[in-house]
Amino acid sequence: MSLVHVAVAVIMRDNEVLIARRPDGVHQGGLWEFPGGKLEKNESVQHALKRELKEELDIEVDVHAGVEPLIRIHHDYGDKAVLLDVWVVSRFSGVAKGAEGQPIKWVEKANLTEFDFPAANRPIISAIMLPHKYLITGGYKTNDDCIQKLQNAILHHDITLVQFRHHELYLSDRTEYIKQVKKIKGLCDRNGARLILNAQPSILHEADADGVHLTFAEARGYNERPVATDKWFGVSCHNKEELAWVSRLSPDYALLSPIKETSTHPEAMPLGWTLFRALTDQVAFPVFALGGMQETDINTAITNGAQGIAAISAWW
Ligand SMILES: Nc1nc2c([nH]c(=O)n2[C@@H]2O[C@H](COP(=O)(O)OP(=O)(O)OP(=O)(O)O)[C@@H](O)[C@H]2O)c(=O)[nH]1
Ligand SMILES: [Mg+2]
Repeated sequence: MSLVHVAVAVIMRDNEVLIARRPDGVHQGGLWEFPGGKLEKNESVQHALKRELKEELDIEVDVHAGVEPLIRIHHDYGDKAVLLDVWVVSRFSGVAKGAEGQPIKWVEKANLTEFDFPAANRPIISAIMLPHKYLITGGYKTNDDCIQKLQNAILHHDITLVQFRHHELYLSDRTEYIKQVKKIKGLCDRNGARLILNAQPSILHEADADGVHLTFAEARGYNERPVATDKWFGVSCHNKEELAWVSRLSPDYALLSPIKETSTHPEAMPLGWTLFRALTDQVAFPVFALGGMQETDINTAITNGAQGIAAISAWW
C-alpha cells in the first residue's frame, strides 16, 4: 500500500482552532478534520499547505512567516496509509469560508475533544493542547520553598505545564506528599497551569491532578494505558526501542532524553537533534526534548519535530 502524504493545517485565531466537516462518502467522511489535503507529485508540504488552504478556505498563507511544524503522524487505516504532516498556521489573510461547500467552525482549543475526528487525529489534539514548555520540579529545602520556586517559574517563565517530581517524599510519607500536591495544584489552578504527578497512576484516586508521568521502567509494568483518557499520561524514554514499546500504551506524550549533555546524568550519551528528529518521526504522539534544554532551544526543538522542551534548571 502506498503512503499518502497529507499537508494538514491547525489554523489558530487567539485560542480558537478552525475545523471543517468532511463530506459524506469520502474517506473518513462525515467526521470533522483540520483543513488540508494530499501533496501533488513533486510538491513540497509547505506549497501543498498554501494551495489547499486557498482551495478549501479561500485564505492566503505566508509559509515563510506564519507557519510552524506541529507533529507528523503515520497512520494505517487498513484501506489507506497516511502521513499527516501537521502545521500550525497562526497568520493568514482573508476570511476563512467553506469554499467547497463544507461546514466550518472555530472551536476553543479545550473543546476540540467534543468533536468526532478520524482516528489518526487524536495526537494532533494532544499536540494542540500541550504547550512548548514543560517544567519538571527540582530540589527544594522546605515545602514553602517549593511553592516559591514554582510560583516564580509560572509567573516569570510562562509555565503552564508542570510535573511534580519527588520520589523520596512520594515513597516515604504519602500523607505529606498529598498535602504538598494539594498546595501545588492550588497554585497551578490559580494560574491556568496543569499539574502532572511523577507517581503511580493510582495516585489519581488520592490526589487531585491533571495526569501522571511514569519512567520507562514503570511503564513497562503495564499492558495497556493505565490512566483514563480524560487525564494526561506521559512516559520518559531514552531510545528508539523504548519509544516503540510505549506506543502500545497510547501515551499523550513522551519525554526523550538526553538531547545534550547534562550535569544530572553526566554518564548518558547525548542523542543530538538529528537522532531526536528521526526517532520522533516514528511515533504518533508528541515528544518533548529533555536534557540540557534552555529556553533558547525551543525553536530548534520544534524545527526538529518536538512538541517543545522539558527542563528543570532552565526555570527552577
Ligand atoms: N485534511 C485532512 N485529512 C485527514 C485528517 N485526518 C485524516 O486522517 N486525514 C486523511 O488524510 C487523507 C487526505 O486528505 P484529503 O481527503 O483532505 O485530501 P484532499 O484534500 O487532497 O482531497 P481530494 O482527494 O478530494 O483532492 C484522507 O484519507 C483523510 O482521511 C485531517 O485532520 N485533515
Ligand atoms: Mg482536503
